[in-house]
Amino acid sequence: MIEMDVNRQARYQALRLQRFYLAQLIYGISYLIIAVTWATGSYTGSNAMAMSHYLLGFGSQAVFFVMFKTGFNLRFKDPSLTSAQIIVALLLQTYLLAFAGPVRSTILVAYCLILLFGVFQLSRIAYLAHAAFALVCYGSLVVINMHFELYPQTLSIALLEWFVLACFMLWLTILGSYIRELRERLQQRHTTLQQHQQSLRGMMEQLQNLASTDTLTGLPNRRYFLDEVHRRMALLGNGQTLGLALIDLDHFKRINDLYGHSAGDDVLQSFACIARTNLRGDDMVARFGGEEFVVLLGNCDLATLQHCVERIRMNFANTHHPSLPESAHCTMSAGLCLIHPEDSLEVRISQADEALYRAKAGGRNCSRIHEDVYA
Ligand SMILES: Nc1nc2c(ncn2[C@@H]2O[C@H](COP(=O)(O)OP(=O)(O)OP(=O)(O)O)[C@@H](O)[C@H]2O)c(=O)[nH]1
Repeated sequence: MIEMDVNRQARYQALRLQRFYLAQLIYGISYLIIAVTWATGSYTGSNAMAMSHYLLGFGSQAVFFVMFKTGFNLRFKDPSLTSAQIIVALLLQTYLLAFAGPVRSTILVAYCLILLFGVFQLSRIAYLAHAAFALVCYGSLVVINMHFELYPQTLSIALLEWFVLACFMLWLTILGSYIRELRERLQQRHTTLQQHQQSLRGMMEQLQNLASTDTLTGLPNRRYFLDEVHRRMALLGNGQTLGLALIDLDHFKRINDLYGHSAGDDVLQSFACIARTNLRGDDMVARFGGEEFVVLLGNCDLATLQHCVERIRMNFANTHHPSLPESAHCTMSAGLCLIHPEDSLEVRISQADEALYRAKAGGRNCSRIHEDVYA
């Protein structure tokens, strides 16, 4: 959870830096404009003033850069520092306009470019406040110019420019609201989609569980068991073997006939429980079908397999089943064999079945080993 938060934070921080670099493009353009206006003699300030634009630009942006790089920006309510970046840019833009000479009206559009950066981050009210601040900046510049007669411009032209700028700002505000609404809607859809995905994942898990589990005993079913054996066979090293035991409850039909189907179900559940508790964590017991079960032991020899199956057999034979009378005893028979990495599983299962048949024929309540070259 904490790691996820750290990752998300790093991603957001990278995005903030990207947006900062994008803003530097506008600064680059303005540096170029200053150089061109200065070189063509349109710049109305002194050389020192022309230099001061660069110093202020680089200085202010260096501060923002260090804040992002050191994570100092995270201490603020809005870590993207959008408002601060826009205000600094608006002030620098106004300062540039003061000396831009005849190209001033063309550079006015930069106010709108600067405000564009707030479209995603600022609320509608904050956005309006920043647009108003831009208009106040430019209005103040016009008033100062008029008062000190620094720039040859009639009041009507100045007011017209201010009005056009205000119209653009208004349009930007409307566009900003629209984009923000779209973004919020998209975010909402994204959240809903994630919730759907999560519940789908949960349902898939449930379905997979249902498809691989026997509902009566809660044990893995035949299909899951076969998949699992194949998977484990593929992982077997040279000379390693898996232990396989095919188990069948003795005279189970009789239990059903004598005590009812539900008593038979209880016995099946009871066997499942006994088998499970007598196996180690990575061993496996599955319901193979009907009253037939199968046990799989990871990397074991015949002695271990036999020992384990005998333990289950004895426990089962000594268990009293509450749904059966005191005198009734249930037993099981088992056929055992080993599985080698290169074996055919079908062949091994039929060999275990053959051994099971011998156990039944030999009087039941016992286990027999399939004897072949391996075993
Ligand atoms: N109660 C219950 N009985 C089941 C279930 N699945 C299979 N059976 C019964 O298990 C019995 C199996 O009988 P048989 O195949 O004749 O074998 P058996 O009576 O155990 O005799 P042996 O295997 O020769 O010892 C049948 O009567 C099936 O109806 C189940 O889920 N619940």
